[in-house]
Amino acid sequence: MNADQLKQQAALAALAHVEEDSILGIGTGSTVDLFIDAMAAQKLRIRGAVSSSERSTTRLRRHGIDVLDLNTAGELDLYIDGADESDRHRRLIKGGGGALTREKIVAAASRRFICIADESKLVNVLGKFPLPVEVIPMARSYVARQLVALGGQPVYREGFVTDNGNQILDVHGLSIVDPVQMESDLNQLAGVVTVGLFARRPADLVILGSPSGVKTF
Ligand SMILES: O=C[C@H](O)[C@H](O)[C@H](O)COP(=O)(O)O
Repeated sequence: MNADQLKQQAALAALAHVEEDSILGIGTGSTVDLFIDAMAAQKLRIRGAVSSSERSTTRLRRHGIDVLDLNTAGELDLYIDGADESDRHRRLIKGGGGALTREKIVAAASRRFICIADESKLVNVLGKFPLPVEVIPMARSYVARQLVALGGQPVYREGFVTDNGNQILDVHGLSIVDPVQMESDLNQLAGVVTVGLFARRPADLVILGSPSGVKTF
């Protein structure tokens, strides 16, 4: 099975958790794209979705799914999103597609967070995937120096601008043994908008597609 088939497997398994007439939070990425398409194909009736990116908004609308403003939607029933890495405690690295800030907001505003991915995303220690950090543009070099002092090697994601008009530093070389502490520490740096670590609010359930079937934890 190829990676897309494994992602598809996880996306389909997540559909079973969607309740009729609920309001969903929708993440971003290739796995979420498959989830949106599967939800539309199965004609699941939901009240609407709060989207974490322009990319997902376009896809939801193309399927005729109502995209709601988080300010009026209130607390969301369920958030579905992919990840770049997950450890066994369901702590995640996200932001490979640059949507981390809105993803973190929508995850925080949701009662339940289900992460869908293929099994290659499961790691023992987070940090092999470069950690995305969204920064206010004028703070980029300052934040980069602080990240070096903390032992990372930040790389500017050149030519990329987030949906919020900010920039991304991808931090290589981190072995994130205490993700909760690192998320707090990096959040404190002036100029950091969002750190792509989802450890203080981990997923409630991770669904992984694998050649031997779906794995959940
Ligand atoms: O900013 C992007 C998101 O955090 C994605 O959830 C993450 O990059 C995983 O994407 P994919 O499902 O394409 O592997």
